[in-house]
Amino acid sequence: MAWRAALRSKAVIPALLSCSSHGRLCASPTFITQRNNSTSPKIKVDYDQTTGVAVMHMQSPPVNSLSLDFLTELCISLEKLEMDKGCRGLIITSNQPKVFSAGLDILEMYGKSPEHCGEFWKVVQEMWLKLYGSNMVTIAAINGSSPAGGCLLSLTCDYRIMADNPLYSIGLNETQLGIVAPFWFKETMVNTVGHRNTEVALQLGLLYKPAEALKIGLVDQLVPEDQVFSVATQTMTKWLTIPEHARQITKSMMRNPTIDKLRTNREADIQNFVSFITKESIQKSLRMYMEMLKQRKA
Ligand SMILES: CCC/C=C/C(=O)SCCNC(=O)CCNC(=O)[C@H](O)C(C)(C)COP(=O)([O-])OP(=O)([O-])OC[C@H]1O[C@@H](n2cnc3c(N)ncnc32)[C@H](O)[C@@H]1OP(=O)([O-])[O-]
Repeated sequence: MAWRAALRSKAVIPALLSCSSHGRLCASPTFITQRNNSTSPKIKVDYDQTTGVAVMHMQSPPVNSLSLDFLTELCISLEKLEMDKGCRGLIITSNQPKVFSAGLDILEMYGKSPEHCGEFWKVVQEMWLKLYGSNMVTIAAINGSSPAGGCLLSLTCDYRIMADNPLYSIGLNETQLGIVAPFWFKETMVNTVGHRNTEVALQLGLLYKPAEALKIGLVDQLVPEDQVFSVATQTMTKWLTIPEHARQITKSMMRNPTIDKLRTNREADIQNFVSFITKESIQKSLRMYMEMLKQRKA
């Protein structure tokens, strides 16, 4: 598994890690993860040991698309934070202007071998399993557009705060690309906004403006753009006052049925994805969608 291999390798900067007196892995207040083949990290993590809150800044230009490398870094960072029992909260936000995340990197699914698509899908699953099942309180500070996989990323969090900017949108728009969100994308959405809203949203591939997203419960709160991060920090403080163990068990109780379904069907889910995405007709849809993106830009 790519992310595990990276974790075992020297990809994580060891000098930035230290061990606590309890023998637990402990991250220094600020650390970054880096892959050997990447000059600039795609994710920057600031971890404040005094508050027990880490902030994950996505910084992969231009649009924080979730590539294999990006997701591998994300999983490594998450694993490190999760192993540090002092880290109780995680805020995820973007350092890119106007975009939280553009979702899965389409180039990882277009013109690639079945083996590559399978490896990519495995790390997409891993990201979701780690975030949706995290023991930490997780808050998405959504400071830009967040389509498809970007929306999924935010849906894995416990709470979503979005910039009240009508230029931004959020939603699972997969059908607009001619592709199908798998059952665990769908269930994450159902668990958040209910069956009927999901049925309509997924079939039509709807992207919601912030006000509409708030109305259906896709996000929990809208705030002026320059306050997204400060409100996320205040919200985190509130969530961290709840007794840890009770909150974690409650979270597991709510989410484990969905998580277990993927855990027990991971290989079949990968096979489904690979045979679907490598179909000629689906590849054609992806190509047309990418051309549309380029034309829109021109
Ligand atoms: C079963 C599978 C489930 C799938 C789940 C998914 O997530 S599927 C994913 C579904 N995702 C979507 O449908 C989102 C598609 N993206 C968007 O709608 C917009 O990019 C935006 C609103 C995120 C930002 O608007 P903006 O005006 O700020 O930026 P811009 O539009 O000018 O783009 C800048 C450059 O980035 C490129 N690029 C963009 N996205 C992707 C990507 N995902 N990947 C790769 N590349 C991407 C874009 O082509 C352009 O490249 P160029 O020409 O410079 O070489």
